[in-house]
Amino acid sequence: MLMERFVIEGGHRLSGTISPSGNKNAALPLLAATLLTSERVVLRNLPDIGDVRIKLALLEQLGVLVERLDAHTCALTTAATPTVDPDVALARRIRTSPLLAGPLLARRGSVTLPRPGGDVIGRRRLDTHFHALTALGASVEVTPTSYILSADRLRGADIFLDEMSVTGTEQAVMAAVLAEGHTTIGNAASEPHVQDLCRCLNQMGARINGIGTNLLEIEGVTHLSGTDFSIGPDFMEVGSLIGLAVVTRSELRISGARPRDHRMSRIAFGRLGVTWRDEGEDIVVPGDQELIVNHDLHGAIPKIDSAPWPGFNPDLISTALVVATQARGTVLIHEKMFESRLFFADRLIGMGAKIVLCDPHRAVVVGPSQLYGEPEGLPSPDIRAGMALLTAALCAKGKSVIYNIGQIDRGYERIDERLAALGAKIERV
Ligand SMILES: CC(=O)N[C@H]1[C@@H](OP(=O)(O)OP(=O)(O)OC[C@H]2O[C@@H](n3ccc(=O)[nH]c3=O)[C@H](O)[C@@H]2O)O[C@H](CO)[C@@H](O)[C@@H]1O
Ligand SMILES: C=C(OP(=O)(O)O)C(=O)O
Repeated sequence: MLMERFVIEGGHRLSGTISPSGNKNAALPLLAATLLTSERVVLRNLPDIGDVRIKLALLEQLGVLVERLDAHTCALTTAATPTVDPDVALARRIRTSPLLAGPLLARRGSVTLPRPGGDVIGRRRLDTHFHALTALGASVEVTPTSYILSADRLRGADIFLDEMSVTGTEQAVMAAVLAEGHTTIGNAASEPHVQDLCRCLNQMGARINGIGTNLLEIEGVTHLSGTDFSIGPDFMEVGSLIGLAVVTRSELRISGARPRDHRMSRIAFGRLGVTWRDEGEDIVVPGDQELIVNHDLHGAIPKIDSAPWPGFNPDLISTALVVATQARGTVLIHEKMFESRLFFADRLIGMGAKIVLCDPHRAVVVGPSQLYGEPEGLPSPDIRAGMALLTAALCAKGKSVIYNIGQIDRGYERIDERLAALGAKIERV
């Protein structure tokens, strides 16, 4: 079967208004959280993307009644306790399948899960998840291909995570809300998606304090109810769109972008001379920005580096790398968290960018460079690098082909149609 590709004619400006989808990384744990109650949970603003479809299929296979109320709203009811384990083939396709562990342990006391999939962007440890579950009373057997978990009952505990893992924190929270007694989660991640999960759980009757901080206090309850929850905008998509606007010199309004989520992105992109203005809940990126790298004091080379929230999100590093190719000056891009995320720099170098990939974590970019299209084809290695290559292709002179676009579709909803509506020359073939 011939896989779909994007064919892009670069060098055209875009204009208009675009709304970000709901946050993928909130939707995926929230779908798992619906297993924590036998009542009906309505999730709104669900992005209609590959990963969400796989997660919904996994839930249906577990016996969850999934009602699709509209393209972005689902009602989920897990009336009876699931009797089967998650399907291995489906669970292997996404990063967040291990998040079924906490809820299934709470609900049925045991679960076996395969090693998950997700982006291949470096080693993706799950140790934090299992340290937390063990602290709450679960026993975990790790085999070369699976995790076998069981717990007679979960008991609250004082947990200090070994790193601020996003999904590790979500796992600990979902296991703790129904555990007996009090749980403290120190060194917790606090990204907007972690906050959304906690807020939704509180709407369901959980008692989580410290949302948005690195110290979560949870008082276990015996029962969670149904609820109706709307997922927040995807700040990673908003960051990608900001990058896309500036490198195509386009004025774009990103509506409902929730500017308060972009304070660190403003600092990081600001080092490349990027600006935007906030208008209520919208972000307006002006056209024709002159991108000049802002030196550190004494003319030192500035850096853009990733860190757990509220640091600069690693999912935006790929976009920052492309934007840096268009800014006058020298900058260091330092992806501190994942070790394979910068390898797509080779493709940008092939398109004309001046980048020295110093090691798997660091790239020095000297800009600006005229980028040229790559008609022979650019493979999309992961969600964000795929979107970054698409961004580079829209900025470049001439035609580019991007293949393996299932990666992009995993995280960005109908991105071709939505960008074409803004004037981008992009076709799915
Ligand atoms: C489904 C989902 O939500 N996926 C996101 C989630 O993945 P995920 O939850 O898998 O990522 P983690 O937060 O566990 O860790 C990401 C990487 O950063 C490293 N690390 C993490 C914390 C820390 O304090 N120091 C450190 O170096 C880890 O070792 C790992 O290599 O969070 C990542 C980090 O924001 C994002 O890129 C992913 O898009
Ligand atoms: C790494 C990402 O996704 P996942 O964790 O689902 O692989 C991402 O969203 O950039």
